[in-house]
Amino acid sequence: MSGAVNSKRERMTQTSGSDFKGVRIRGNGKEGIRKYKSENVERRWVGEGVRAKDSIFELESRKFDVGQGEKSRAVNLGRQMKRKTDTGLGNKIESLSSRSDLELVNRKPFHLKKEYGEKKYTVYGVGRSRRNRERADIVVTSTSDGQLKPKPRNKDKNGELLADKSRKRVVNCKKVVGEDSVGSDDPPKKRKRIRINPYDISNKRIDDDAAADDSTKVKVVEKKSEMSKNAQFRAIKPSPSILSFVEDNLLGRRRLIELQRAGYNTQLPASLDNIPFSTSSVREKIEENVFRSKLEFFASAKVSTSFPHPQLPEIAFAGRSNVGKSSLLNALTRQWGVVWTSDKPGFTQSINFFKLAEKLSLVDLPGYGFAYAKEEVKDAWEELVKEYVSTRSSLRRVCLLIDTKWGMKPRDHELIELMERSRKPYQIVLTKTDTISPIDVARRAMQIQENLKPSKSLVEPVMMVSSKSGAGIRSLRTVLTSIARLTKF
Ligand SMILES: Nc1nc2c(ncn2[C@@H]2O[C@H](COP(=O)(O)OP(=O)(O)OP(=O)(O)O)[C@@H](O)[C@H]2O)c(=O)[nH]1
Ligand SMILES: [Mg+2]
Repeated sequence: MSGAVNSKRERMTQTSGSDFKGVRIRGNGKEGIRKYKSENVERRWVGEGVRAKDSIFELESRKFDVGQGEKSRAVNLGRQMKRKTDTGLGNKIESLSSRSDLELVNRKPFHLKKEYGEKKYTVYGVGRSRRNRERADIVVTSTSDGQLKPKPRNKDKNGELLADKSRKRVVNCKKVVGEDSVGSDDPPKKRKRIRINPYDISNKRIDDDAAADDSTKVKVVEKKSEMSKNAQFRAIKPSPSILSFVEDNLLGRRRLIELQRAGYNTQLPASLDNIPFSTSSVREKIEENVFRSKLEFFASAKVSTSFPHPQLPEIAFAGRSNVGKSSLLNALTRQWGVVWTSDKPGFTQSINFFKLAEKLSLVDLPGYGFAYAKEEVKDAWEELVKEYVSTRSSLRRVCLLIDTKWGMKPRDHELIELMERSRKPYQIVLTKTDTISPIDVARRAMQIQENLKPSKSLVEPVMMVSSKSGAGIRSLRTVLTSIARLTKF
């Protein structure tokens, strides 16, 4: 009907529906008719490079011989998508579906499953589509009355056409045959799909807003706000004091070679927490005594009634789940493994009390926010933390840990409000600084410093650490040691 269509492999000729003697197919796809001179038949073909997934092809009457070569014919059927699909004995193809455009990769990809009762032949194979390989299954179901009973999957029970998923893909393909040459009822719509890069402002079309439905609008708005947040973050100019702190402590993601050049032994855990080229005696002189004491677990509480009697000044480590609270306790004391850690959020599920000699108590709190636990359990942890923070008399400081990469979240602000109300001194500690660039670490610290209004309870400055690399740990240790020294019991 409409002229010839050239593909890489074959020349396909479209013929009118009435003339066509072969299998008639209606569906989406880069389709055409192949002429086979040797057999003097025309075969419908769905071209390569088109995913015919979810497409349903209705077949008009087509007889085929069952008997010898049945299997190979079925294989052939799968391989060529809709070539010789027939066998005989009154069998008719009821439906044929495929999950891919089947450029077969295996030599013997098909198995014919024959269910005698139903006279159903199922052909399985491995096809290769442009995007991925997937199973192709082609079902040839025989009908006894010889009448074609197409059951298009894209119609619902009432015969209403459902949205055709495959259409999009077909439209997306460059070589779409314009018209349905074999008398299709609904010719494939020609729609040009324009891809818009959301991050490229110049790519925005004027009519985008008008065309977009509500849901897309919401998405666009979300993306915009996300973008603007990012842009806002990039625009932050850290103060010189923050920048020099970041540089002096080698905070942020660093290359090993850089650390080695600076004299650190990168073989050691938390290598930046070791003084370059130091001997243990030098280290002992520099380091704060209290954190060299043995870290001992002495109590755990799941309810407020099990809190131990307050004896030592306490420093609590609070923050969202997985922010690195437990790891920080280990890093501060350099006693790896005393406090258990896990990469699974919600690992610490009770308030754990540790003491450093008889000088200081470090308290590992359960996290809040996302965790692998039931909602009611998480709520209970949060209540417990709030109760501890607001009522504990021996609590001298709460280190509020914030993941440097993600910044502060609403739950963090909730806890801050609580600490403000209960007049508990708290200090912000940025964790996992090794995961982002030094400049972003500085920006995050600046952002938090600007956003938090100075108050009586907030202890400045914002600390920055990495339990993994050891960066900033020494500074935090020094800050916290003063609590032990100043506290009188
Ligand atoms: N890259 C990096 N990973 C860290 C750092 N600190 C902790 N982690 C990892 O983060 C994960 C969580 O650490 P935890 O110390 O268990 O975190 P938590 O805040 O105690 O978590 P919950 O007990 O679930 O509330 C672990 O896989 C740690 O190895 C850090 O400074 N840098
Ligand atoms: Mg923990």
